[in-house]
Amino acid sequence: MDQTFLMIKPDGVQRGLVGEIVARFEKKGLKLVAAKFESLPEERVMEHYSEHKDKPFFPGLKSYIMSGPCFLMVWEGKNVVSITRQMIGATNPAEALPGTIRGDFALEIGMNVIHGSDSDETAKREIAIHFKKEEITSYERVDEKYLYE
Ligand SMILES: Nc1ncnc2c1ncn2[C@@H]1O[C@@H]2COP(=O)(O)O[C@H]2[C@H]1O
Repeated sequence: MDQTFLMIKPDGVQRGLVGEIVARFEKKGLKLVAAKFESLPEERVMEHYSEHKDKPFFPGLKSYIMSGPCFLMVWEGKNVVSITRQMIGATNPAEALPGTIRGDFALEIGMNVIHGSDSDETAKREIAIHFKKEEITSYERVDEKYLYE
């Protein structure tokens, strides 16, 4: 089954949004298969955001991500990457539609509450950066027979 990496950033944690955000994905029918609450070490932030390391906003992004604990998750479900990206909304909250997480809970690009992998390939890479294989569970949700045809 498809998997993705989602991370509630320090602003989402500090603003008490973890439960609300997790509830949205759970109610959609997606399955939480790993989760941990963690202050990210610098080397992991560098690895995760390596494609942005030369961008002008990188120093600000790095200090924001390291400013407090994050809530890291692996979610599973059919088409989970595209579904969660739609539910999260545009990277810039000013462009995110109402009903999306960033559209409902954020104002500025530098404080956009949550990260979600943008492709299956990125998801595999990001899951491997943040989780050991044994931290990811495998189980059936009882409602799966009413979620999948
Ligand atoms: N122009 C920008 N200014 C500040 N932060 C940015 C900018 N563009 C992207 N980002 C941040 O870089 C992150 C890269 O992926 P995320 O989905 O985690 O969310 C993005 C934003 O938090």
